[in-house]
Amino acid sequence: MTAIETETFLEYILVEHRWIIVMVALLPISLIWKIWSTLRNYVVFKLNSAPKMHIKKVKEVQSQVKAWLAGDRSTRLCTARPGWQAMSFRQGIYKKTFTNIKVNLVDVLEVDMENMTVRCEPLVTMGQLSRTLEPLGLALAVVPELDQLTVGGLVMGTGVESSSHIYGLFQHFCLQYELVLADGSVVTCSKDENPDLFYAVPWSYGTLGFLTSAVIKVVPAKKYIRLEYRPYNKLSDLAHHFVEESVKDKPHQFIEALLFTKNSGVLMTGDMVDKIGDDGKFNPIGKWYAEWFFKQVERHLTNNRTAVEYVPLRDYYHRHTRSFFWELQDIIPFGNHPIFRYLLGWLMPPEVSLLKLTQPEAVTKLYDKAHVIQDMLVPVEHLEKAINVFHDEIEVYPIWLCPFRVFNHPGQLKIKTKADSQMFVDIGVYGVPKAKGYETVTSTRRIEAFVSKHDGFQMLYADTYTTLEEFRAMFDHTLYDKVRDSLPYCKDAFPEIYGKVNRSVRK
Ligand SMILES: Cc1cc2nc3c(=O)[nH]c(=O)nc-3n(C[C@H](O)[C@H](O)[C@H](O)COP(=O)(O)OP(=O)(O)OC[C@H]3O[C@@H](n4cnc5c(N)ncnc54)[C@H](O)[C@@H]3O)c2cc1C
Ligand SMILES: NC(=O)C1=CN([C@@H]2O[C@H](COP(=O)(O)OP(=O)(O)OC[C@H]3O[C@@H](n4cnc5c(N)ncnc54)[C@H](OP(=O)(O)O)[C@@H]3O)[C@@H](O)[C@H]2O)C=CC1
Ligand SMILES: CC(C)=CCC[C@@H](C)[C@H]1CC[C@H]2C3=C(CC[C@]12C)[C@@]1(C)CC[C@H](O)C[C@@H]1CC3
Repeated sequence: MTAIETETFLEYILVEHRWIIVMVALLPISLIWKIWSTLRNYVVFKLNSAPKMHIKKVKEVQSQVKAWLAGDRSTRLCTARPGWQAMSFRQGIYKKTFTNIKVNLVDVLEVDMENMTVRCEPLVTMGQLSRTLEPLGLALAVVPELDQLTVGGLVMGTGVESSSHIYGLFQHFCLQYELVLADGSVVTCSKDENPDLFYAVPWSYGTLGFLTSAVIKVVPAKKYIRLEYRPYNKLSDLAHHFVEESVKDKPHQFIEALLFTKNSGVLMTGDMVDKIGDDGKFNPIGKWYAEWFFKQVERHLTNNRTAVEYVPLRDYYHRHTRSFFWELQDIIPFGNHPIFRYLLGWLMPPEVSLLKLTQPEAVTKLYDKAHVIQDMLVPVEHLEKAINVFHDEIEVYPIWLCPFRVFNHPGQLKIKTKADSQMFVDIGVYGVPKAKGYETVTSTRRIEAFVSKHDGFQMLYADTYTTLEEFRAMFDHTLYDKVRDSLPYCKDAFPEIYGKVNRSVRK
């Protein structure tokens, strides 16, 4: 075999049989990583050192910013969290050229049972938080999937899940932020204190300052979710019931839908309950041997009748984590096979960060060419039209549908109504496009134009192909620009949002 033939062969194995690397190396390393981080969190809590250490850790962030301030300020600032650890497919190229500020704040600081809030440092993950809150009978108002999403990333970006039709996006139930600004000062902001900064932080992608803690609203939690599955075989029927359920006066606590073809899908509505009723069976969907959730949902479509199940609370919150929605089937095609699940299911899923770290160039190229990872947010009345456009342009199934409320707050998400909120739907498209004529840039740009024209938004963890002008038309920069103008050194320290999320600064 020549060197070229060996390289081609290796590339073929890495692309077509990535599961070999994942099983032999990534799953065992992921397990070690999980054990280490669980032990570390446990020790920190037992020593009760986290709250006391917070002020010292914030001072360390301040002193790094002040050191930059005292220098020639020829570079800009970003967090030192490596791109491969972040929960998006891409990595920021700017991490290599900007001054990296270490914001290693990983702890849950305080659970305030009286005011129903939790104060967290930015690297606290959703998995860690739901584990901490559950024994107290509490939960975040919205728990964004996946487990490894961080408070910092969700505050600076956004978070959405199946209770967002009631509570809104992650920013809507955050009550206070503590930030280190570009002049090295520490400020707190809330709707009453520094409100401009408070409303400009969400969707700012770390371009106003470094988040060091956030106070987040929690809600009472019960042990189970009573989950009702309703299959539909006509898009207009599904869309009609989806909208009806989302906007009604007393909605179910959780709503989502999965579309399996353009005309068929399952609408799921859920409510917290303390006891398992006799109208459905108990289904611990988070157990290592359980079938992947989206596959279970698909069965309700095949059965074609309404069904009820009782699901443990945390299993529900993290229902799409074990299969990364349906993305893991491309990496481990037999991952949902009963033999695999019973023997090795407990090792799943591999860490997203390790998958990113070990991703071969050939896989990146393949994903660039023929893989979509996008969440488009459109006013819910355009749902049916949007699905038709997505079908024509991309044709990827399943599609995730999640209703959410955007409150009429100042900031980057401006809604076109005088009412105090507007209902949107997140259309999540993850997979290999089957539409004829699909071409990554032109097809995505057409979808982006559709979303913008219909007063929608694009989630920025995904690839955006908009120009700066188009981006500024999608997101209202009025308050954001005002805040950047008013904060000392802010424009020297941080680029605009577009400067951190556009396709050319990510690889
Ligand atoms: C700051 C804080 C204050 C709390 N106050 C109370 C209280 O007043 N009364 C009460 O009854 N319970 C309180 N709890 C929750 C209670 O301690 C939980 O039952 C606890 O997390 C379970 O501990 P465990 O020994 O079973 O560990 P595990 O069950 O292994 O821990 C649960 C998980 O919680 C996370 N976790 C726990 N502590 C921390 C931490 N300090 N930093 C980061 N992650 C962490 C970790 O991810 C860990 O894996 C509090 C928890 C925290 C974090
Ligand atoms: N269910 C959901 O809602 C899902 C949401 N997502 C998206 O994933 C992203 C979150 O992923 P995650 O890995 O947690 O975050 P990332 O590390 O991807 O961070 C996202 C952005 O927030 C900035 N940021 C993070 N922490 C801080 C901080 N302490 N101070 C200042 N800026 C900060 C980062 O800045 P920098 O570049 O300087 O590091 C980056 O620009 C969000 O964009 C979210 O919308 C993804 C999947 C599901
Ligand atoms: C619910 C919302 C709003 C978004 C869900 C997005 C996820 C489906 C993606 C977020 C990060 C993505 C990554 C991958 C698949 C899709 C996501 C989980 C990979 C695992 C795909 C394979 C690559 O080699 C690594 C990717 C890491 C990020």
